[in-house]
Amino acid sequence: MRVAIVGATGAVGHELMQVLESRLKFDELLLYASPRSAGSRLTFGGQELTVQVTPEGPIDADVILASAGGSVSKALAHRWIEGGGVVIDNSSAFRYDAQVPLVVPEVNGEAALSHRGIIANPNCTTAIAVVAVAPIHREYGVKRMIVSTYQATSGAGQKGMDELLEQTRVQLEGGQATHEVFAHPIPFNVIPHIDAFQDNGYTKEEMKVVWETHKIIGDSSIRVSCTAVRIPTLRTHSEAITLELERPATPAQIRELLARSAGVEVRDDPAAGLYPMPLTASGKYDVEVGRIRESLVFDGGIDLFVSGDQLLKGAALNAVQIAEYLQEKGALKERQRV
Ligand SMILES: NC(=O)C1=CN([C@@H]2O[C@H](COP(=O)(O)OP(=O)(O)OC[C@H]3O[C@@H](n4cnc5c(N)ncnc54)[C@H](OP(=O)(O)O)[C@@H]3O)[C@@H](O)[C@H]2O)C=CC1
Ligand SMILES: N[C@@H](CC(=O)OP(=O)(O)O)C(=O)O
Repeated sequence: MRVAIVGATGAVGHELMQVLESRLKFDELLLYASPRSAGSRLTFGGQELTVQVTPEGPIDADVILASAGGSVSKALAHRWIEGGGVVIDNSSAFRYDAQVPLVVPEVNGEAALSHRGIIANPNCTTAIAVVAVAPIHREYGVKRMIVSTYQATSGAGQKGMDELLEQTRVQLEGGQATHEVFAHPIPFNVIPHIDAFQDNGYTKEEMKVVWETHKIIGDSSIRVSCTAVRIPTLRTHSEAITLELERPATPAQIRELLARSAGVEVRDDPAAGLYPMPLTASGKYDVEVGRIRESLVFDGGIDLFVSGDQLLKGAALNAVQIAEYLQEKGALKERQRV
């Protein structure tokens, strides 16, 4: 099996290489990025591989993991799969296309089997939330879901992390922090503005949580509201989530349910200082869930806090898990080499 990464030099591309190395069984890896990275060398499995310019035609790979942004995927993904491969796309280009499955394997893996060459990987904030919320929905029925996020700068890619580090240095040396990637200076600040504002006053990032939760869980009757906030950390998104349930649940029942749910690590012993944090969740495959408690607003409802590495579960890991799922189910097509 051949695997290709488009966007190999980016923040998600870097993580894709790490995850591939630790998980998927395959024979050969092709790396692509923009013309400015062509010829650069990246190490994979102890070998140096050369980054090539992203093709505008078929890619000779069974699985094409795309993380070069929505405009690149939109323009080229259909061409890449002319070689018979499947694109697993990290961008938002195809997520709302009814013909394209939007997949978190722990929640709706089987949806991947109905693909027509393109499978969408969800928004990172949504992927992390649904790993914890979907099992609760299956058992107790989620009626309403209120989410407040604490999103790391790497959500805006490598340049987001660079801006945090550089502008923090500027500010600590007595200068005035500036901003290009974020709407305001990010050091020592929090910014309730991720992606563009929509007509309803929510941002696009917030609306993605609504749209994508509905599509992945397969239930658009869940009322979802999100406030998405950028914070000055490097990686891992955290979310405070309040759930109103159809059938009341106790915190103990939720703790027990999540302890046996795939992709979740229950980290919930506040007295011992144990709860989800970017510090402990970064680099982890599982989403940490804790601060599980009875809601003071919704009778029988639940409050919880999650931290999930968005470069992993929100992007690279989830994409590789989809590829693994297709491989396990024998759902990768026999392909002519192009
Ligand atoms: N960061 C995150 O937390 C998440 C990101 N995503 C999505 O993944 C995608 C990539 O994000 P991220 O890795 O953070 O971004 P980065 O900016 O860190 O990396 C972008 C990558 O795309 C490549 N690229 C840019 N323009 C082109 C082009 N015209 N042709 C070919 N390759 C190109 C870059 O190559 P070069 O180095 O040569 O410029 C680089 O490899 C985006 O769609 C993003 O929305 C999804 C979930 C989470
Ligand atoms: N928007 C997210 C990261 C991201 O790239 O999301 P999406 O794949 O939905 O564009 C963030 O900034 O934290």
